[in-house]
Amino acid sequence: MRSLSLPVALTMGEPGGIGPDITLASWLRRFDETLPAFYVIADPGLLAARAERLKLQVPIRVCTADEALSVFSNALPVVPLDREISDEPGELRSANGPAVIASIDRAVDDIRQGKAAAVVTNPIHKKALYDAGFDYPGHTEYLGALSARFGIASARPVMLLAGPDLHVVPVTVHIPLKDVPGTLSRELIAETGRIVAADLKKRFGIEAPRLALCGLNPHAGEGGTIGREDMEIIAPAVADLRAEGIDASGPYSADTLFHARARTTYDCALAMYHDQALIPIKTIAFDSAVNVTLGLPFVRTSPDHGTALSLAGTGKARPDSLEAALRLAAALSDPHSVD
Ligand SMILES: NC(=O)c1ccc[n+]([C@@H]2O[C@H](COP(=O)([O-])OP(=O)(O)OC[C@H]3O[C@@H](n4cnc5c(N)ncnc54)[C@H](O)[C@@H]3O)[C@@H](O)[C@H]2O)c1
Ligand SMILES: N[C@H](C(=O)O)[C@H](O)COP(=O)(O)O
Repeated sequence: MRSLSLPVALTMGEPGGIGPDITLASWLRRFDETLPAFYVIADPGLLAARAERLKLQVPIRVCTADEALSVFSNALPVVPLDREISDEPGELRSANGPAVIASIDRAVDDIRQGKAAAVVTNPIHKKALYDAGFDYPGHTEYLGALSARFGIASARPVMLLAGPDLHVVPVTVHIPLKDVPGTLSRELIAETGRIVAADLKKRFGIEAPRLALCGLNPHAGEGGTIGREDMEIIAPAVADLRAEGIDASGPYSADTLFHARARTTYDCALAMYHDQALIPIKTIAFDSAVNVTLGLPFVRTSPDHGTALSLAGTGKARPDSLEAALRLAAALSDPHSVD
């Protein structure tokens, strides 16, 4: 992956979470040639304090994004935020909210300015950001809004969870379960399918992506006797996608779409709500799955986990998913290397 001519920009994430921990651990694995060089946009003091608490020998080097490649092999490149962080591992401090957001903004601007190959985001704590006035459901929607800086305001971001044996997309995401039926529409499902098909082809090199759509109701509605959304919303969306030449099928009973043999029949499953997608992927690939935002004018990945506050500063947080996110960001930025 060292073939990348630019470093990956890694955001700070929630300072009280495990983002600093897994960032330090990933840098310590820097001689693994499959990992791209990266820099983290954060408060240098936060990283230094976490390294000391974890007793990790990680030299911290404050530098610019342009210097990151030359620094990476000897020290963790940190592009400093112009805001101090006060942190205690495991503690949420809403005063840190603006700095968490500023790190994301800076990473996107570095992409826009051609200083970074891709953005990888450390986990944020959504409620902490909501309490600090962040009015987006999460990174995915916020990055879509930031895409306007690229002059592509129409970017409609889609959340893909990519694991070694499963790609899955939740059509609806961070909304209460009770609101899912009313949010689902033929148009939303078809639009999501179009974006997924286009990016699986463009970014993942899958020439004719096969999309399998989950039903919403048990047994995909049992012919309309256990709910009507499957027949009246999802099936028409499948028909629309097929009419446009996209290899979509379903709606299928979701409870038999994720076992090993079923997973060989499609390239990406479209689930109707968050946990219908994330339970299977995090069950079979928690340490290797990656959150990829499709539909953006740049590459963004993230570990598939959150802030794991109880693990921050304990040495128990695993960096595997962050490292998988770094590798995939590099691979998607260098399309010739996507396997
Ligand atoms: N991409 C993101 O920024 C992202 C992703 C998921 C959750 N979150 C946020 O994180 C916060 C906590 O969410 P949650 O508790 O649902 O999920 P979580 O992933 O933080 O924790 C779930 C469980 O997995 C464990 N875990 C998580 N990451 C681990 C790692 N790297 N190594 C070892 N164990 C790990 C945790 O200890 C916990 O037991 C919420 O605010 C949520 O919104 C953010
Ligand atoms: N739903 C994702 C997960 O559970 O991993 C995560 O919250 C993604 O949210 P972002 O839009 O902040 O990446």
